[in-house]
Amino acid sequence: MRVNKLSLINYRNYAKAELEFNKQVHVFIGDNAQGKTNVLEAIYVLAMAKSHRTSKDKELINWSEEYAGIYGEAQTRHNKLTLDLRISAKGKKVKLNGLEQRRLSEYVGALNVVMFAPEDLHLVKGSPQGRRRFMDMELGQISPVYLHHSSRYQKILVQRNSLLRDWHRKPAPDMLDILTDQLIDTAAELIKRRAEFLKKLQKWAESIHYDISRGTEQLKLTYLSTIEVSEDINLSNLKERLYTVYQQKKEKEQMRGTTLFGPHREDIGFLVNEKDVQSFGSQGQQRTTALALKLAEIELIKEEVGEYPVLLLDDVLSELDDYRQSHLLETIQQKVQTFVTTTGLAGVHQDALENAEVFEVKSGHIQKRPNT
Ligand SMILES: Nc1ncnc2c1ncn2[C@@H]1O[C@H](COP(=O)(O)OP(=O)(O)OP(=O)(O)O)[C@@H](O)[C@H]1O
Repeated sequence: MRVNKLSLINYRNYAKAELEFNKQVHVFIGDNAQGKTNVLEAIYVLAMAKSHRTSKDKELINWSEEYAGIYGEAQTRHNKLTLDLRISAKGKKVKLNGLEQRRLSEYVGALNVVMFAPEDLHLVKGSPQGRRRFMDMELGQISPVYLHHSSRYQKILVQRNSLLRDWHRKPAPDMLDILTDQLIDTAAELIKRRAEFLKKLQKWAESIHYDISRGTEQLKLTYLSTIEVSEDINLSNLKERLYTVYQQKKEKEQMRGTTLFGPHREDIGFLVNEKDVQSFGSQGQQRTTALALKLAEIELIKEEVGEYPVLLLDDVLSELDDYRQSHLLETIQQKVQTFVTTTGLAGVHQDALENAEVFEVKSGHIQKRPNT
């Protein structure tokens, strides 16, 4: 997959930008706060209809304007795609090949991207919320069904939480039973898909981590669920187990006034050589794990959709040592269209720049560097 053209209107600090991409690697270079991440974010938003760094779409609109637009032309192995996204105070509108899509689940997934940003280096040690977001975003782009269940789960959760919040004043046991049943149905779908996703990701991540650690470390990913998720993941077993949990913990939830169990509280566990990396891993091991996860994600998307996604590397190259950079570059060589941001070329592996197109970014203006 590749992005051939990108146009921005009123996007963050860009009044207008029109870019064409002709190479495999594109480097955006500039000082801090000039708009480098904003371009990568725009490509991410174009693909995912969501930013990787804010949940408030309004922030993407230039401060002095009423709306923002991102337009892109992409090429998959079968088709040419046009993607068009507009954000205003009224919300978001998306068009795929000129046709407006009423559901985001029909839009997301047409263009696949993987973003690797500095905050991903904290994926292992950071909050469980970050790891749930990682699963949700990645699964969302390879499975429209997951996206559907995920938004349904959120809606039911909001209703259930509001019921529990008012429990002392206004208990409603029948309504709670109805919402619990609905929650269980979608929760089981999410748990099943997340556990399967991690199993597949594990296959890639384990061998990549093994290579990066020069054969000394074995990485294992586990889905830390509210309930036991056995080897063969069966939907009706999951529902039964969830039912038991909600029955047993009913009073606790009523007392606390919120939903205490379910996919919104679950997590990923990382073991290296059987030891928990979150608690015992060195910073280097956590970096290797984060890199292995991202590279595994690229391979998993290839396996699921049949071609490599577009890779967005936001200021991470200089965060990785030479050996880890080489590993990353080996993976992307010739096969993954890559967009990189950096404040300077020092610390960036020479191989990354070979055959790369370099763009200079200054105060919301982008200029292609001649002879690249
Ligand atoms: N909605 C917005 N409207 C106008 N300008 C914005 C908006 N949001 C962010 N900016 C501006 O965008 C700039 C930040 O851009 P960006 O995050 O892309 O920086 P960067 O070039 O990647 O820098 P760094 O190397 O520090 O990460 C800042 O000057 C900020 O004021």
